[in-house]
Amino acid sequence: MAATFYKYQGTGNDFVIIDNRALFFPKEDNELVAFLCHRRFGIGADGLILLENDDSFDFRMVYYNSDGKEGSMCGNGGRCIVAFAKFLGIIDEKTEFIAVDGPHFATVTGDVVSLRMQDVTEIIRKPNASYLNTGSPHHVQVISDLKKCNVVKEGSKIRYGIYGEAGSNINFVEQDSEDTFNVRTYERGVEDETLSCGTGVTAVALAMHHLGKLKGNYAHINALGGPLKIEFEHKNDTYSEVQLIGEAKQVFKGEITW
Ligand SMILES: N[C@@H](CCC[C@H](N)C(=O)O)C(=O)O
Repeated sequence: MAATFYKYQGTGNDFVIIDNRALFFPKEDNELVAFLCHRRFGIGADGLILLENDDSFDFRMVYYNSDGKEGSMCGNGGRCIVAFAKFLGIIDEKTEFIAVDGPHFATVTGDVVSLRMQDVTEIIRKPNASYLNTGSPHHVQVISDLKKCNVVKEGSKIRYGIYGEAGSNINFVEQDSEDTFNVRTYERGVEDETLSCGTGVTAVALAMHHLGKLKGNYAHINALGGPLKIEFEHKNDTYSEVQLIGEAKQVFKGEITW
């Protein structure tokens, strides 16, 4: 079988994206997905995304982590598939699509995609950390020397030690200024540090607001792969109108056989 694929990246979180509107892709084949994402034997990516038709929305996003298993919501992947839908001519500047965690509204301006994330109604305080779900589960831990942090070692210890097999994504954060935070993330399903995690930086912004470290209703986040901005509203213990904003770019197109 041969398929055309596209490679996209959003602040260095990279994805193989396939137009599966003709439903040709063998979706249950987790080994194939892991092979396509493999950085030595395959194309190489943090995840694989299928774009499919949907009766009620502009399109459907189906997301797999690089381990080959279907994942929970991917914020950077969501921004990338919106850019891909625009490239295919399915959408113009605005879209509403459906993903595993429900509908998402998004806008595209040049290379910048602004993606509306799910409302967050619960943030759990843990010793030295917060836990919340922004479409994917996230542990947010404030630390003082982010550069020196061994994210893979410490992240996997928390991911398996506290959250067990179901796991969580683990974010380490250091405040840079009043509204700016530096973030590094250990991603579940990749089981490694990635250059950026969209649902993760969203979780960081909301957790920092919840802890009183962020006073306003927006945050600039420096991920290893580049800058992102999070905007939100906060009323009656609910975070709503949450926007994840940043660049999403097509890197190349190719054909792969298996
Ligand atoms: N890179 C993603 C997060 C993807 C989901 C995650 N790895 C999981 O299934 O737990 C993002 O940008 O949000």
